[in-house]
Amino acid sequence: MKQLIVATKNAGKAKEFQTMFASLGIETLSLLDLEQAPDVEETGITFEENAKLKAEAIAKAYNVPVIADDSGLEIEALHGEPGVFSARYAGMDKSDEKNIDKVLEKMRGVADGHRKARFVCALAVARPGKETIIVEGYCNGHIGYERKGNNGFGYDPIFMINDTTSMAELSKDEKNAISHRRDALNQLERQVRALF
Ligand SMILES: O=c1nc[nH]c2c1ncn2[C@H]1C[C@H](O)[C@@H](COP(=O)(O)OP(=O)(O)OP(=O)(O)O)O1
Ligand SMILES: [Mg+2]
Repeated sequence: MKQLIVATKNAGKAKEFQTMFASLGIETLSLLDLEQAPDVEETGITFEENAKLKAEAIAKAYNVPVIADDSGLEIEALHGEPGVFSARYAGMDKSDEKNIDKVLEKMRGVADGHRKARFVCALAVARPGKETIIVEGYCNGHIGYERKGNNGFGYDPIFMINDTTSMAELSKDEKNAISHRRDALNQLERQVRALF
């Protein structure tokens, strides 16, 4: 069985990777499946730096190839916020609910047409003794005025992919077909296959 460790403690991400990699015939394990996986501090100032930090730390700890995802939301009217701080936007306790409340509050009064946003996903593949590969993927949309939909995770309920539909209203397969994570993974497919 082909197996790959995904260096994430986010259950939403882990599930999406599990599904996307299954179609490549690869089984994924996340850090939620591994006992005592180290916490890696995200000290980088870009998504790419943080993805690299996470992938390399876990590849070193287990001495196997590892893929890591650092992702987030960039809002044009907020000059790219929350950006690399997406997970800790409303504080270090990491609450999707509080993060969404903070975005909605900051976007209050911002008019239609000025609410453009994108999801960004940096993926890093670290291999013991080799150079780390890094790519970045995107998904464009805009910020809604209230929550919509119950699927997905993170900022999905306020991320509108068109005028009527939020990311959280898509099925798993629909999201995985258009997401920033898909865009990034598409760029890596050849290198990921070459791992096995
Ligand atoms: O598809 C997505 N749909 C909605 N929200 C999303 C998505 N992708 C990332 N996001 C948000 C969630 C979190 O607020 C931040 C990621 O932060 P990020 O540090 O990469 O992940 P994390 O700390 O949750 O888990 P980990 O570092 O263990 O992979 O961006
Ligand atoms: Mg994180």
